[in-house]
Amino acid sequence: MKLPDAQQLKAWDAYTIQQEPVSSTDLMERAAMACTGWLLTHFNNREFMIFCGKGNNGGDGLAIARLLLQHGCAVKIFLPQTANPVSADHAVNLLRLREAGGNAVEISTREELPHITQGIIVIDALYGSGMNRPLEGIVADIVNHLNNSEAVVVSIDLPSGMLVHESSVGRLMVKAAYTLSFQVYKLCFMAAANAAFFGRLVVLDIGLHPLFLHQLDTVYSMTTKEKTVSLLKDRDAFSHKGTHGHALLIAGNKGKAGAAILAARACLRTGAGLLTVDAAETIIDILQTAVPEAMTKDRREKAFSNRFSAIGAGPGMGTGKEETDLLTGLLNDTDQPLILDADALTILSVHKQLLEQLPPGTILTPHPKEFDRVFGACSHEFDRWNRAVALSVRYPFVIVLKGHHTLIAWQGKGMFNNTGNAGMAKGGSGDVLTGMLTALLAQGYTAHDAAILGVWLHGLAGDLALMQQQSLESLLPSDLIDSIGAAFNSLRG
Ligand SMILES: NC(=O)C1=CN([C@@H]2O[C@H](COP(=O)(O)OP(=O)(O)OC[C@H]3O[C@@H](n4cnc5c(N)ncnc54)[C@H](OP(=O)(O)O)[C@@H]3O)[C@@H](O)[C@H]2O)[C@@H](O)CC1
Ligand SMILES: Nc1ncnc2c1ncn2[C@@H]1O[C@H](COP(=O)(O)OP(=O)(O)O)[C@@H](O)[C@H]1O
Ligand SMILES: [K+]
Repeated sequence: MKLPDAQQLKAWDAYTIQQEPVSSTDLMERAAMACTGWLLTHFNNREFMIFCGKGNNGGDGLAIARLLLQHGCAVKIFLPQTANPVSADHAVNLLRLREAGGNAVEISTREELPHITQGIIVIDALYGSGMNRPLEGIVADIVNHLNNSEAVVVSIDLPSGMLVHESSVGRLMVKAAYTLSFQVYKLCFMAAANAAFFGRLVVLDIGLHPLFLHQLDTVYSMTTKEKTVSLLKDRDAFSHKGTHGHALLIAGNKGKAGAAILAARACLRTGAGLLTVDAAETIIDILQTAVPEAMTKDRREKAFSNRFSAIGAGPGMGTGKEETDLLTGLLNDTDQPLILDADALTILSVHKQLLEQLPPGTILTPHPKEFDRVFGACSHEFDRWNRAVALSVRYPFVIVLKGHHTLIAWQGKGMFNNTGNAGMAKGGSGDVLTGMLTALLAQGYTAHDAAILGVWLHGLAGDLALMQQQSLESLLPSDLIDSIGAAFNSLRG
């Protein structure tokens, strides 16, 4: 699913109006009906206060106010007096509201701000995707007033003050409990820094023309289940272990045997035919006991063969001289599909010249701190995403920037993942991902396909483990591994 920016959203609106065809007022009515339906389902018999700006977001608010009144709800409507002009559809809906018996109160000073009692549902229809400068004056006063109240705030399309496609860090914006956004996800909803402001996100279908999105070129998109299913390969009934690749994991050191075990088990559960783990001598026995299906190689044996179909390096590997030499040697000698995670990324951050040696299609799986260590400090998430996408043009590798919505950057495009949950915020979840990605590469998936599919399956395994028996608190990375099978089955099912 593509993530359009503010201009593209406006163009989509115009395209729908022209191609469907539908009048802009009717399109606004559709949006308002979708919001009203949601509000009536979730907050029936409650009192509403609606704050409407002068643009089309305010127009939505006025239409919602009329529809709620027609359903017999108690609704108070407020119009902050600002210098910007009234949009045509705002004007139409103000008239319709008045004809329906609604009374909109103009407010221009702080003294006129209404008292917000507990239990009231506040609807924020001040600004949406047309917001183009910091909030000030009476609108800023309203937003502060709402944020200081205990009311449940529902924002229409976007929390007022939030930018669609840029960082809103440091800006004044509405703190919503719910955001009812139209048609598609937007980039701002991928940002952790915005999460406390948009609250629970609901995307409502308002029937914008699908062809526009189909033809649109966007830098950012979101992975869908359909996309992921289309990547999944069948497992040949006549296959044997050699058919599914021989994976090598360079993982585990003293005190970090667990990282190697998690990665190894995840790798095998994701379908690799054979697995060898290169580990520090001190943990070899532990590994052999914990993962009997895997073969091991003592790290002191320097020689590497080219028999591996894919190599994943980093989980609990260590960052000493031995590991640095090993990684440097590997990059000199191999052009096998490669994944670098954790300690391998730390080594990369110290020896940045190695970046130039990564074979095309290498997958890097940094979390934000690791990303900044390798590629320089970023001031906010949008900066980091844009940098990851720019780097994916400069270098032939795939960057898997981990987070709630993990970003997969490849050849100038960024795709956000949409599975996974906060139960996965626990040491070891990333090791599981590395094992899974290594297995997919070993089975012949391209780096980009492996990243999309692996990250989706990893998050889905987390979601399924939650549904089966775990909670956000109790979920363990090992539970992810136990649910990999269910995740594959759910994709195929
Ligand atoms: N497909 C769709 O997208 C659909 C969209 N729909 C709805 O339309 C909304 C977008 O409407 P919109 O373009 O009228 O923009 P909106 O956010 O209401 O306000 C912009 C106005 O405010 C002004 N202004 C801006 N910033 C300001 C500030 N800080 N402080 C003060 N003023 C400020 C700016 O004025 P100017 O820059 O000219 O001074 C402009 O007049 C969208 O979010 C959704 O709710 C649905 O109805 C149907 C389908
Ligand atoms: N709140 C969350 N929502 C979804 N996924 C998450 C969340 N927190 C962590 N994850 C996932 O868990 C993994 C954590 O990776 P990482 O930080 O490298 O952990 P570790 O190095 O301890 O194994 C990533 O794949 C990340 O996307
Ligand atoms: K809004």
